[in-house]
Amino acid sequence: MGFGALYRIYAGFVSPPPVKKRDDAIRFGLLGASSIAPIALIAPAKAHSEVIIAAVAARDRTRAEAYAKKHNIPIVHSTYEDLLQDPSIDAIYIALPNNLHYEWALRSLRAGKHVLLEKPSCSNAEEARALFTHPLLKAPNAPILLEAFHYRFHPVWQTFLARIHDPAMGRVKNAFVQQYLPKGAIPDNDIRWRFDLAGGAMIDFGTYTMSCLRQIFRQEPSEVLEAKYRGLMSPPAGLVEADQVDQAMTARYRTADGATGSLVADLSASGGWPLLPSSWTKNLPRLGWPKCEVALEERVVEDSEGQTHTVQRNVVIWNHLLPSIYHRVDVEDAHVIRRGEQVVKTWKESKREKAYKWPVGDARAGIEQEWWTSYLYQLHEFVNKVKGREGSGVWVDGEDSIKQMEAVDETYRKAGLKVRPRTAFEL
Ligand SMILES: NC(=O)C1=CN([C@@H]2O[C@H](COP(=O)(O)OP(=O)(O)OC[C@H]3O[C@@H](n4cnc5c(N)ncnc54)[C@H](OP(=O)(O)O)[C@@H]3O)[C@@H](O)[C@H]2O)C=CC1
Ligand SMILES: O=C1OC[C@@H](O)[C@H](O)[C@H]1O
Repeated sequence: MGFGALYRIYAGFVSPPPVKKRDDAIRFGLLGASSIAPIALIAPAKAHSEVIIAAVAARDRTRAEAYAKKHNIPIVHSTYEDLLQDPSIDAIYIALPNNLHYEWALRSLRAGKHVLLEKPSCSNAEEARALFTHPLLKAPNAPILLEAFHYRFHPVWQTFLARIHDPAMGRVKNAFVQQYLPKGAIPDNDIRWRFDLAGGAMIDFGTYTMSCLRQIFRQEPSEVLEAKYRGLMSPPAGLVEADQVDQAMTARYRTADGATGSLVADLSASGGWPLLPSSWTKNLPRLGWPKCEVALEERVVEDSEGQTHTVQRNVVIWNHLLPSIYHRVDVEDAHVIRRGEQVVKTWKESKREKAYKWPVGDARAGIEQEWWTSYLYQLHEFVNKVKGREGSGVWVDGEDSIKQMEAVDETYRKAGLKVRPRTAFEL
């Protein structure tokens, strides 16, 4: 990793250059003193002239006060509901355990606040349907609700999609998405290991892999061909339905038009070290970039005078999850010229692409910088939507979020695990 990456980490995550705030900036309140908010919203907000992190509420006021002091948040509320009733707050960031997303998103919308809702949007598809089709979202001047699939907003993800959905190329034939967190990264008492909090690898980390596959396919997987999970090795005593919690999930899918795809999402990965025997490394934490690999169908590009020219494209994106640190898109086009059945000539064209910003001349290019994190790109689009501006066109709509949860639920069913339970809250 070079100096460029170090600078992008520093400017994007550690100390974004502060900007002067506008008078009409959107004032955010945070529900919960969560671990992810500093990365996903507090740091990006520093660099956005139209966002102010104005308030936080935690279950324990002392904890909220300490968090507010650390992150320079001016207002502290003693309860989540108090924060929602604060008229000075325009938008709510929900980074609560997954089982609370549905309830607090609805409560926030009822209070007239815009909502940036962490992924997964809900515990299951039933909740997602009830949330994203709720009358509160259909009223005139309804608040904005966004499931925070931040990686989709980064230019490199859009570049990757453009390479695989290139009209000059064949359709998607096969895709593979992998994401590993090294063993030991998630503590034993984490919300991700709690079935009652809608935890588990598939609904947490796996929701990204599923979202990637769905965008690669540009359609829903019509069938889960196989889903296998690895359960918790030694669940801490007292965990409710610990046998329903997946530490890792691998699954295979097929679409209606015959494309296939698979995913691996592992929250506690070990082994798999290159060059060393697996017996040496099987208990060591596994490191590895998140990546998506896509193979397109071979396509005839020219057919004349008894000769056919075909091209078959493979594309890999490295590190779709935290692309501002480092990423790469590898595109390889394999060309073949045939006369009848006979191969006359073959060659390959390869390129490696980066897209920390929108390309020069692209209508989406503007004030963005190379160090912008996917979270900052996402925040810009959220603000654009709230302010009624066109923006980059990247968005995650409610129908998408519902379909996403349906695919997660189906994967759990196929694996023989319970769909995460619906909460009792109604509105
Ligand atoms: N976009 C991204 O990159 C990431 C998204 N996430 C998502 O964000 C959400 C929060 O994750 P993360 O920040 O890692 O989690 P944390 O455990 O750090 O934060 C969760 C917050 O939820 C509150 N909470 C309310 N009820 C409970 C409860 N019963 N048990 C535990 N906490 C409770 C706590 O707030 P209080 O302060 O009030 O006690 C806590 O601060 C998850 O939905 C996760 O999927 C997580 C990591 C990365
Ligand atoms: O980005 C992420 O990385 C780690 C996961 O457990 C987390 O929930 C996810 O959002």
